Amino acid sequence: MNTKKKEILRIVNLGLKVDSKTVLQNVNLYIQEGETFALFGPNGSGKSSLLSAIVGNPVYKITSGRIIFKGQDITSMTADERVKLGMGIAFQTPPKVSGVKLIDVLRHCARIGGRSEEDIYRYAEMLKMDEFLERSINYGFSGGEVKRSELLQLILMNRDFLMLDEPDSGVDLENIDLIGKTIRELLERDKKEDERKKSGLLITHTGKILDYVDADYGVILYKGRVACVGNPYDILREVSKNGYEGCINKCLREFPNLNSN
Ligand SMILES: Nc1ncnc2c1ncn2[C@@H]1O[C@H](COP(=O)(O)OP(=O)(O)OP(=O)(O)O)[C@@H](O)[C@H]1O
Repeated sequence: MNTKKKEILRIVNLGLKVDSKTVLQNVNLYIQEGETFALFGPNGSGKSSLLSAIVGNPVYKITSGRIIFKGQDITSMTADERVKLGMGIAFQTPPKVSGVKLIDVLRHCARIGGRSEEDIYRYAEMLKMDEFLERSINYGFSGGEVKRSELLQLILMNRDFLMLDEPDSGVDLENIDLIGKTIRELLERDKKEDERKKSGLLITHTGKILDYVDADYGVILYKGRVACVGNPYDILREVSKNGYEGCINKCLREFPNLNSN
């Protein structure tokens, strides 16, 4: 039996600028089919910028390196082309658009994902968003409602590489259960390891989402660089105890060649 996993995402020596500010330097990341990564790091360390670069937001200018997705160099591709290849993203703070109803955006997502009108209503009910369908997207939505709306769009898009930017922030205790279990299912975490086809990259500060989604690896971004890769639960514990620098120093003692390419 061939047990070799397929490569999903390979980021090689990525450098990134926004305006004239360098936000990422020499970032390397390798994700295989079925794997879920948790991305940690202090505020402003470049986590959301990395996700924006992967999905092809043109505001973020790639200054060096390459992004390979499912074996194809996507560094110069548009966001639409990348989504067609199979990636999807739930943003931390998506735009509010007056006059564009949530249902219209969901129909667009469902077309991308080959989902039916019936699916839209079924998943909207599941995520308790059925009463929001006729409202302008994100307009006056609470923090938790924005998260459920983003997740609903992601489900309907039916992609196989999912990026979620802080899906657990600002979510109350009841809704974190709903969101956590939904993401767990989306990333097929209940399937056997070698049967999982979905891969993920989740940004989290508190690690709350990791009570539901048993990520395979944790990565710390620090000052725009990958500073530590390891067990996500060990990283969380170490950061809580000794802060980011303490955790990174420990990681470097254990893996002194982490940043040599
Ligand atoms: N569109 C933008 N315009 C100007 N500066 C930006 C933009 N996006 C990101 N930055 C800057 O890039 C740096 C990294 O920001 P980013 O949002 O990626 O950090 P983060 O690690 O996701 O932070 P947080 O945990 O606070 O969400 C910050 O200094 C931020 O101010």
